Amino acid sequence: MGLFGWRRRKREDRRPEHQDAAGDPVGGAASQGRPEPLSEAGIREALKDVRDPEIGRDLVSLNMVREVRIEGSRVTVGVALTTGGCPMQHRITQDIRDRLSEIEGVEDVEVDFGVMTDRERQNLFSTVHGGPDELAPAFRDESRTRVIAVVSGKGGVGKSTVAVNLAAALKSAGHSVAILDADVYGSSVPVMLGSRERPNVVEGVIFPVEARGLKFISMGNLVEEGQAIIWRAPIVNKALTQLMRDVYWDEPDFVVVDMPPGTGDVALTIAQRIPKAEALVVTTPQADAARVAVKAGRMAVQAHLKVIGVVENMSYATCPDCGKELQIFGGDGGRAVAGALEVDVLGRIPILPDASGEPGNALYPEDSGPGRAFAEIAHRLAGMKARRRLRVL
Ligand SMILES: Nc1ncnc2c1ncn2[C@@H]1O[C@H](COP(=O)(O)OP(=O)(O)OP(=O)(O)O)[C@@H](O)[C@H]1O
Repeated sequence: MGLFGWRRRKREDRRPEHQDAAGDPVGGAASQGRPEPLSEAGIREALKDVRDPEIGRDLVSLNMVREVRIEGSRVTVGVALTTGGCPMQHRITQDIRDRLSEIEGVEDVEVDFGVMTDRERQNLFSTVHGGPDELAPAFRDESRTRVIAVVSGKGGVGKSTVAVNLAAALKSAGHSVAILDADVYGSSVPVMLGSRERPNVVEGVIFPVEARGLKFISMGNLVEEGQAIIWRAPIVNKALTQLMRDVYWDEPDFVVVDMPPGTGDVALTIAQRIPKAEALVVTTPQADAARVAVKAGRMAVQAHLKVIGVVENMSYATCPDCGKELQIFGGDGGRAVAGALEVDVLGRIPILPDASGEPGNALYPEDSGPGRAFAEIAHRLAGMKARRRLRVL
């Protein structure tokens, strides 16, 4: 019996029906301009285009493709999953079907699932994730991933709104992105993206949840809904350290971190653990918000993070009749903060309530005022040189 319960057929039996014993097409199909016969090597090559949705790498290099069987125009692929109840089975099946049906001669695709042994699973995760005491690969200095910590002084200025919309804009611009919601006490990313799904945890590795095309992890996905988090600082730091170490992000182009407001412990923990992180400061136009945003920016500098710019949120509303900017909140907070921190204002986001118009979706449409502003910020940010620096001890 094969790994997945089917009888392993002899090599000759696995030949496509239209091949002879030498493997040549029966009747000289190739010489008559007919399609090349299907081959196991060809199918495996095509399967290199199919990725495990959680790990983000192809099924072949992860050693998940265990059998390829060809019977005429019918192809059966045996896939070893990391866990029996893997929630990604449906998507993997669909992706395999979509890819293989592009091959001439394939009419029917079957996917048989099996499960890796404990040893295979451990090997897989130590290969993709590194040792247990390390930071997740994306956060290490040598990784190409840029970590953008979105900070604000005051709560309620739209820091989380900026974090998720910036991530979405970076994704639309073709970058791979993930979000770490480090706002432990007031996590709002799951609400903004409309998913409190529990993450899949395998061998101690936590796989981010995906919603609206964005991968993210948040305390909101790890604790019961409505449960208030009343943790003392050491516990919070422990939880955060776990999120920085045990979540499997792969190595996306960007990880956007939604930081808690203010200048507290969490920000210091992130700064110490991920010295390559770059801080993006969010403020509103009002003077009091700007004053504390400067404090948050200075704290980031003190913690040796590089401040890359300022986003002024809720800058203005657009008059529906004349299209002019209405300075509802007055002030010039963005420019004041940027001046104090000696960086640029990377963008000004207009006021537009009801981001998408649907509950559980705080992403602004790309053709809205905020959507365009976020696209511009993403463009400017992606054009900046990635930070490479040594850890300050
Ligand atoms: N540009 C905008 N136009 C209109 N409403 C906005 C805008 N930006 C944010 N909001 C709204 O303001 C409120 C606060 O936003 P958000 O939760 O992003 O702020 P925050 O700074 O992350 O808050 P907290 O400190 O609670 O984490 C939300 O209801 C959000 O929908």
